[in-house]
Amino acid sequence: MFSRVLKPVATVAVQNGAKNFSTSSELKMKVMVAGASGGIGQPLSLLLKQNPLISQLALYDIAPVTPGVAVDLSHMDTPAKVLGYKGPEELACAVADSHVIVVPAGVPRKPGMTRDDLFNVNASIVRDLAECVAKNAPKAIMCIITNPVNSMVPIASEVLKKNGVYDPNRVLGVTTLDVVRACSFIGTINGVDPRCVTIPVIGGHSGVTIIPVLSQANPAPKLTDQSKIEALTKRIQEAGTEVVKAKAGGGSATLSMAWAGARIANAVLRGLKGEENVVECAYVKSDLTEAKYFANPLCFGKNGVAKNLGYGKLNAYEQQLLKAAIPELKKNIETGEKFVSK
Ligand SMILES: NC(=O)c1ccc[n+]([C@@H]2O[C@H](COP(=O)([O-])OP(=O)(O)OC[C@H]3O[C@@H](n4cnc5c(N)ncnc54)[C@H](O)[C@@H]3O)[C@@H](O)[C@H]2O)c1
Ligand SMILES: O=C(O)C[C@H](O)C(=O)O
Repeated sequence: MFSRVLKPVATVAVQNGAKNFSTSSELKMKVMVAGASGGIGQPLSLLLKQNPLISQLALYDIAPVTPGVAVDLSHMDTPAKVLGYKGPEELACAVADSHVIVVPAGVPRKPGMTRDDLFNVNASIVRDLAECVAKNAPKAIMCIITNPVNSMVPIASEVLKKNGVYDPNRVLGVTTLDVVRACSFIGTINGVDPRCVTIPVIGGHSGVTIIPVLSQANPAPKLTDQSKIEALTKRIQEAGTEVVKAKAGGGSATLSMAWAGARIANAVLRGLKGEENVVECAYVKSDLTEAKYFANPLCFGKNGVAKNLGYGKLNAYEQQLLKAAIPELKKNIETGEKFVSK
């Protein structure tokens, strides 16, 4: 059910309404990475440069090394054309005509910090990027990696709303790493290739808001008792902190996040291209629960999210997890919305 990175390219042409989109039989897609010189940005760009669906890769960052990162990647013998853009004066050109904008711009955690501790620095970064997207690529699909994701998606959404260009099907919070981790851990437990594992991870992207729906995992994890299910759930919820601790002050997950970012970008691109039944989890505007934004499986299409697939049946333990997640999600969402309205 879940899509994988670098699945064969569909050849259906699409016209999705943004200016300067190709009308030829082969849609040429531009992907922009905001924060391209960072710990996530560089390996993510390396993976995207290998994606045959991408004809142009725009690398944007405030870091001086950015033009160099672009030159370096441009020497790879794959078709995507790579261009580097450095600093706010070049942001509009980087953004213009993008089909997909992936955002890992912002500061990561250090040991002892929560994702919410990043809010003060990262909120204005995401707000300013969304402002530029609203003006220069209003039809682009934004995939927001920057933490805290639960609050950053409402910020970008409110900015797009203020500019009169908000489409809830085009703003995603990237929760793919939670799915990737769940598949990896279940693969190890069951002694199977993790690429064969599917599982929805729903809710949001921090602590108790991360809800791996283990009862819907395929194959089911080979765990004998409830305490082991609960321990696996905790491990998935706290996997980001596991990496932050292991890196001991050197940042948070970057390589696995780049892998996960390339996977969600590929799903979005395949949908834009006209491929059907492309499913991934992401955090989007939602009316499934009391929280205004919620992550669960989505089907991607020519205009971003084509269908919200809901979260199916939860067992009693998972319902308890959902109950604990909702107040935290609501609080995170309100924090994001207030930041834009003040
Ligand atoms: N959603 C997830 O699952 C997930 C996973 C891992 C990390 N993250 C988050 O991703 C973010 C980036 O993490 P990282 O490890 O790559 O950090 P990093 O510090 O290595 O890289 C961040 C990059 O953003 C750039 N940047 C800062 N301000 C910018 C701006 N205004 N415009 C453009 N670029 C800007 C920096 O110059 C830097 O190159 C963090 O907020 C982190 O918490 C999210
Ligand atoms: O844990 C973090 O701060 C980074 C990211 O959200 C993760 O889950 O790895």
